[in-house]
Amino acid sequence: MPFGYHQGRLHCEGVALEEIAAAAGTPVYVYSAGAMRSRLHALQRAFAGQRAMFCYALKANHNLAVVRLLAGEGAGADTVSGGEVMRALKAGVPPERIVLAGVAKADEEIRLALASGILQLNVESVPELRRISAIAQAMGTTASVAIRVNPDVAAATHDKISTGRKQDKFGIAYETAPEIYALAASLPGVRPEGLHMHIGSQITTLEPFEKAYGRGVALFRTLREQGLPMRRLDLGGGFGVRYLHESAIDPEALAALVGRLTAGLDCELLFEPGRYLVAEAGVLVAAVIYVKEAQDRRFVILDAGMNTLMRPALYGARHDLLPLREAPAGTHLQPADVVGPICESSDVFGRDYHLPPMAPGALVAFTTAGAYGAVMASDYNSRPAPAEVLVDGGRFDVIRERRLPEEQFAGERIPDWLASGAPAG
Ligand SMILES: Cc1ncc(COP(=O)(O)O)c(C=O)c1O
Ligand SMILES: N[C@@H](CCCC[NH3+])C(=O)O
Repeated sequence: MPFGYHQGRLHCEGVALEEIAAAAGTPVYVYSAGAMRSRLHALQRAFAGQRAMFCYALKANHNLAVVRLLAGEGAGADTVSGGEVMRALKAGVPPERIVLAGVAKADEEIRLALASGILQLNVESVPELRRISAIAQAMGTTASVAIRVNPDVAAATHDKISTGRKQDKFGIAYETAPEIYALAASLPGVRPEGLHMHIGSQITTLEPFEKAYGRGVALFRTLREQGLPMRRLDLGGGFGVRYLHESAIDPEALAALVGRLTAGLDCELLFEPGRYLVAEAGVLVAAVIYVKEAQDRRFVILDAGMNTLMRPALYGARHDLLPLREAPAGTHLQPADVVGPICESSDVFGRDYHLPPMAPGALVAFTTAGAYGAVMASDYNSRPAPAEVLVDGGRFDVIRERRLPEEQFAGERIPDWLASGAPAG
């Protein structure tokens, strides 16, 4: 656990979060470098006997420092846009460790991927396959592609983060794969040598993986028998973490499962973990603005809201909440609804948190906020996105400045024809 109380104050790797909040302001995301490294190392250790590479899914947290940290420990990058390819490259991920997925790759994104020499494009549809073929041919190159296959497996997770069922928009139907691989083999400019699948996110049991991976391996063997040059099996990410009571996926158990399913297959394995590497390594620190006693409820109103951490409003997700000052033993905890400042009734982090008495200015931390937190923040209600801080063995650095309110106008323009007229009064 990278976060814990020491002398009554919540700390991260030896640094009091109060000190970070004073330096960076609130709301602020705080990440433990050690926790990110140890998650990656646990996966690398568990899969040491298999030819596996871990391509960190940038979408979980794309801060350049975070990507650099993981790349420095041997991670590759799973990207879903030209922007993410650029980030991965800028953070120092070697192109031969970058894969690009996404259902809507535009021509310039395909060109960027090919020009950068990335490892693999994960293809999501036949029209996209043809487009990649044409662009690669025009560029005089050959794209190494994996086709994303939808195994029609329910991932036992939130409906909105399931990606491998028939009704989901991702990949091609399992049954059509042999035909589409044959098409790929016949097209110039593409070399179909990988198979990709990803069934969803925050999956905390192995069963859905076992089902999907089993289908993937069977198809991989069929395609080889069909004569395709298959060499890479990309099994996606989705490894679940602890928010409240669940347990994170156990890397050893996962590795044992994969080892059993792929025995004798002789291929490279790719995984695309995002959340697993960074979620529990991060907290969101926020300040109490007001405590409001309403009819029959107590509202603790924070300076962070759904614009800062969107997961509760979007998925009904619940993050644990810790006061930065530990409540003395015997403190009477009271139920409170913890809400943000945004003018939306859904701007609620959760009802009935049991909290010690809180005064304006008190600081709190939402746990398991390192993934899909800062990346999904917006400046809705003209509340600028928060700062991010990385802590490593007793030192900390701001890795993303908080945008100041006066900086929010960047890129906006009042056209001359509007500016010249005086506002009607
Ligand atoms: C193709 C793909 N790979 C990897 C991920 C990362 O997922 P997670 O953060 O759950 O590991 C996602 C997101 O669900 C994804 O769509
Ligand atoms: N944004 C989601 C995860 C989406 C995974 C990407 N396909 C979350 O916060 O849980």
